[in-house]
Amino acid sequence: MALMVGARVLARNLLRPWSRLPDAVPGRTGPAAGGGDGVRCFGSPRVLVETDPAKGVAVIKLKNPPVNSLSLEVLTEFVISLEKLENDKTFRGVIVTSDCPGIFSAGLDLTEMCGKSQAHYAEYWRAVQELWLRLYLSNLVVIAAINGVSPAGGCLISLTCDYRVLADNPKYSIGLNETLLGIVAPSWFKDTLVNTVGHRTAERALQLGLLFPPAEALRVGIVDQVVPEDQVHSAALSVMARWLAIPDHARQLTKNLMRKPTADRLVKQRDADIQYFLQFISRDSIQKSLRVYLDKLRQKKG
Ligand SMILES: CC/C=C\CC/C=C/CC(=O)SCCNC(=O)CCNC(=O)[C@H](O)C(C)(C)COP(=O)(O)OP(=O)(O)OC[C@H]1O[C@@H](n2cnc3c(N)ncnc32)[C@H](O)[C@@H]1OP(=O)(O)O
Repeated sequence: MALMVGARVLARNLLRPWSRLPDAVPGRTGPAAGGGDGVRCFGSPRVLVETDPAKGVAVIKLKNPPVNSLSLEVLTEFVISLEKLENDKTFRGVIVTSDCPGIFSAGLDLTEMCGKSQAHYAEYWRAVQELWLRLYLSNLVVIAAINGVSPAGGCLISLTCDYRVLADNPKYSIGLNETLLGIVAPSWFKDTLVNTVGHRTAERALQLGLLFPPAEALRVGIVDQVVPEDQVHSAALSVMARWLAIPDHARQLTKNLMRKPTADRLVKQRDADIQYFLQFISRDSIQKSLRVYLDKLRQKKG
């Protein structure tokens, strides 16, 4: 059953033709990608894609309220949208951002990892791997416009990008906080962080589950730029222009040179990584930690 969900999402989206606003995403109009008339949109309800063919740039906006958790559907739709952009030679760059105010992404969807079947966990983990691989090795220039808090899986998405712009708001912390939940960031999450901030900073951040506020995030290099909140998108567009000034083939080969060894480590042992995840997540103690954490989040309001 669980295996069919991804396939259903895939089929529904592959059949969806490129289309123009407001038909594709009812209720959304205007030059959201900053390109005026040329802006075209496609995507799915949870992963909006606004494209500016004249500039060769697209914006992927995550829209899975309330917290942009990365459910199986979001992961699947994200991969499909990315693949469409990769396959269309019009596009050379993509900005990844959020449509949920104040939240870039709350990370992996904890409800997908709690109280579900082994088959579901396996399908979910494969989808997490797939998104990471696609983003990490994308031929496009990928820039994160981080306009909200970005823990764990949200941070991972940012780390796969070529450049990170974070909005300057003390609430918008970013980091791999898995240990705070009583779980462990997998080796490829760890590798992505080490490749960004270096071994010592990564070791300390991972063990303590640190979530860095903007100034600290910039200091340790987990983000590349911190800008006033209303300038995140324009700053990302400026950075994009600089990266797009480099010839694609040279930049892509260099990116591949830097990243492929890390990606290959996962590719070579994808099934083993899934088995490890299954064993880990199915432990009673881990399920209990996740339930306690989810309950705490839910009770916060009450
Ligand atoms: C071998 C490897 C094994 C395992 C590796 C597994 C790796 C996991 C990586 C991850 O990404 S785990 C997820 C880590 N995420 C977090 O720790 C973030 C948790 N969320 C928050 O801290 C807060 O929700 C927020 C700061 C993002 C937003 O705060 P606020 O605006 O106050 O919203 P609420 O806290 O009230 O949340 C609203 C609603 O959303 C639910 N929710 C929050 N986060 C998640 C999540 N990650 N997955 C699923 N659901 C989430 C929360 O429970 C609330 O639900 P209600 O039913 O009460 O509405």
